[in-house]
Amino acid sequence: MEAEAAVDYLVDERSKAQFDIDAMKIIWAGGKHEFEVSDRMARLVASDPVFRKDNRAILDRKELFKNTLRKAAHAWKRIIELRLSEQEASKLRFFVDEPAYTDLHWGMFIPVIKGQGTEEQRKKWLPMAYRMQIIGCYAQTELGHGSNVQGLETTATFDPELDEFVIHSPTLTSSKWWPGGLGRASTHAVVFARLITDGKDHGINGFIVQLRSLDDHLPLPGIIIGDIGMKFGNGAYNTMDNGFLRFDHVRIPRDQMLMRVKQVTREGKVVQSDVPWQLLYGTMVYVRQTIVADASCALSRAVCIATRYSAVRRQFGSQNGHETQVIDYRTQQSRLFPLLASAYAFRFVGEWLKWLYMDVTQRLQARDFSTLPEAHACTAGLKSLTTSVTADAIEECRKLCGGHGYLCSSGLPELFAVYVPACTYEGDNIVLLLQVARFLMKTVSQLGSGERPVGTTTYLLRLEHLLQCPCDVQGAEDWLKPDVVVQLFEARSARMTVACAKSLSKFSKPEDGFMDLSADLVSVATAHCQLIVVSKFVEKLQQDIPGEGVKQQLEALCSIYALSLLKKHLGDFLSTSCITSKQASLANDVLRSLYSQVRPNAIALVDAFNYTDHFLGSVLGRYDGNVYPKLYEEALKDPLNESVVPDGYHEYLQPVLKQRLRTARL
Ligand SMILES: CCCCCCCCCCCCCCCCCCCC(=O)SCCNC(=O)CCNC(=O)[C@H](O)C(C)(C)COP(=O)(O)OP(=O)(O)OC[C@H]1O[C@@H](n2cnc3c(N)ncnc32)[C@H](O)[C@@H]1OP(=O)(O)O
Ligand SMILES: Cc1cc2nc3c(=O)[nH]c(=O)nc-3n(C[C@H](O)[C@H](O)[C@H](O)COP(=O)(O)OP(=O)(O)OC[C@H]3O[C@@H](n4cnc5c(N)ncnc54)[C@H](O)[C@@H]3O)c2cc1C
Repeated sequence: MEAEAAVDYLVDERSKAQFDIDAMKIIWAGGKHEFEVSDRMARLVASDPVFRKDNRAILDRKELFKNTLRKAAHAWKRIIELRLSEQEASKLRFFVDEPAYTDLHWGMFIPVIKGQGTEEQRKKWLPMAYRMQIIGCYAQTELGHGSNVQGLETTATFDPELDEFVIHSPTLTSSKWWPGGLGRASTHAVVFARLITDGKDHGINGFIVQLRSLDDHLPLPGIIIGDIGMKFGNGAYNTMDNGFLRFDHVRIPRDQMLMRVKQVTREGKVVQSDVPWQLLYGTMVYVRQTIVADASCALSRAVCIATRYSAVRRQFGSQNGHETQVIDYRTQQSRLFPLLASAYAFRFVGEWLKWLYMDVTQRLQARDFSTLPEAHACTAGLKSLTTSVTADAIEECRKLCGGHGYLCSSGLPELFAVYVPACTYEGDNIVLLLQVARFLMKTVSQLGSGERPVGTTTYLLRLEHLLQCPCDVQGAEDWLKPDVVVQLFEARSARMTVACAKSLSKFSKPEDGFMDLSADLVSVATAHCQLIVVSKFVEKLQQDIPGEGVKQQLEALCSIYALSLLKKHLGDFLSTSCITSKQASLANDVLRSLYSQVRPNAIALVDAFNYTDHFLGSVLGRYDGNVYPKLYEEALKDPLNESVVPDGYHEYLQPVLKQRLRTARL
């Protein structure tokens, strides 16, 4: 009975949608072709028993890791058998939904050789890597230094006699520590080390180093290597073999130094090429961009679970003879719908960032380096903003699902555990925001010198206007005007930037100012990044959006995204006099009415993500809403329920119970 009622809730919900859901699916996927590929790969993975993942939380580490190796090998086999394109293979990996050494091989090892190798090096190493005849990882971080890349201690000392580099770990803290895929799987690594020639330190560079034998996988002489141990959560990121690595005077040929940025000649002379040295950090820029694109996936997944469950779950009150669906509580809406809006916002900003990255890559090939600083600031800032919001949002979605959200079968604990390191890897989020702040301070300080801000900082050209313009909101409906909202976010960011720049100028040493004001600088960078997300959402809506009602839904979500940020950061907007308290109160009224507008469409808006039940991995987020019987089913699968009387009863429970009996008789 209850099961049928639960199914009915979602059927009814779906019938209320006021837009063309198929058209929305295509917008979400990024095009018809992308939708078709994604849909096909999702089904392929869901129907293949090797890719089952419901047992991850109960496997021990060794079984878990072996299972990941099995899945990765099976994925590779299917990719070859089905002759999948790069796009299809990458979607397949996405739906397999299990961090593995292959992520680092394809996501960092290959890109670092592509980006920092010479033509000759690319020709030598990439074909082997593409065929997976070698498996590589990205070994940068050490026990003692992660954020401070210039502080790395591993040395690569040139030996001109033998035309080789000697790779060495001089201290405990110079051990490589964290690289994914290093612990067990990789045969090779790109190792970042200090380049030393003729006793002189030339800073950091990448070197291709073989770690394990290609015959028996044993570590090569001088290589001490292993896994760094269990990480947060069961299952989760423990499918990945993050590793440690020490070198004891390991020799590699000179041509295994990646030489696009710096070269070492046969005589040991260091030659700096004419590309900016920051290209050494280029692989991180690439991966940060992919992490932004991925944030909307993790966020939408959590939101899909919480939204469907909120429509199924009833608690208190009365609606047509039933208790109230928890999604109808205003508090639930005010927590859930901004997250739904953020998922769409991050999707569009991720698309735009992909374009920006492609643009900067093409320019670099044509030796135009002018947009590199902006690309660095955008990838760093948006990586930070989107991962922090997503990690917090997954936890909020867990709470939105009440007690059942805490069960592993809700899918949310594992999603949180697997996602949360994204706030740290590929650059700690605070460290990255400080990079954005540095870029903004530099941009503002150069305004007077004729240097024109580009791309996302163009608004700073209108600084004079933004510093004093009043907010154009007279009535509530004005809050729905995109140009009013964008200008408001520009004004807030410009005013905070200038205030910080003024405070900085009071310090005789800029580094002291940066230290003292770092918390404010982080707020400035956040305001700037939020402006980027709002404006990219608005720009998306200026494009042709086909499908009945689709544009209206997206407009509502865009307004929810912007106005919920305004509400959250009201202190910023009021203290910079960007808005009045009356305008703030009108914004709050508008938000409430936008929630009412989204409410009947909520289920369809999450259906548009087109996630299979296999991918969601959540009893609470099931497409059919059949939550309660399935919760029982999952509970009964737990190994604790395998026997009626638990293991340990005779040793530990029975004696206690008996003893209590005797005590009671006394
Ligand atoms: C089966 C088959 C399947 C096939 C499909 C598979 C698909 C796979 C896809 C998977 C995707 C990948 C998933 C990966 C998972 C993630 C794993 C995580 C990996 C890592 O964590 S790797 C290690 C990352 N480490 C960091 O991020 C370190 C952070 N620190 C830094 O970046 C720097 O040290 C920092 C903080 C920038 C400071 O550096 P420093 O040199 O001290 O620089 P300054 O602050 O002094 O700045 C100098 C100058 O340079 C500019 N700058 C800094 N960084 C960059 C940059 N990246 N690009 C361009 N410019 C940069 C900076 O702005 C300054 O400029 P000025 O003009 O002001 O001088
Ligand atoms: C799951 C996972 C996978 C990883 N995979 C890889 C990999 O494949 N390859 C690889 O090379 N590395 C990898 N890493 C390492 C990762 O890149 C680093 O951990 C990350 O860059 C953060 O550096 P850290 O650990 O040195 O943090 P720290 O810099 O020590 O951070 C500690 C604290 O100090 C603060 N802090 C640091 N510097 C500043 C500053 N200047 N101003 C203000 N606050 C500051 C930070 O905000 C943070 O709160 C991985 C890490 C994880 C967790």
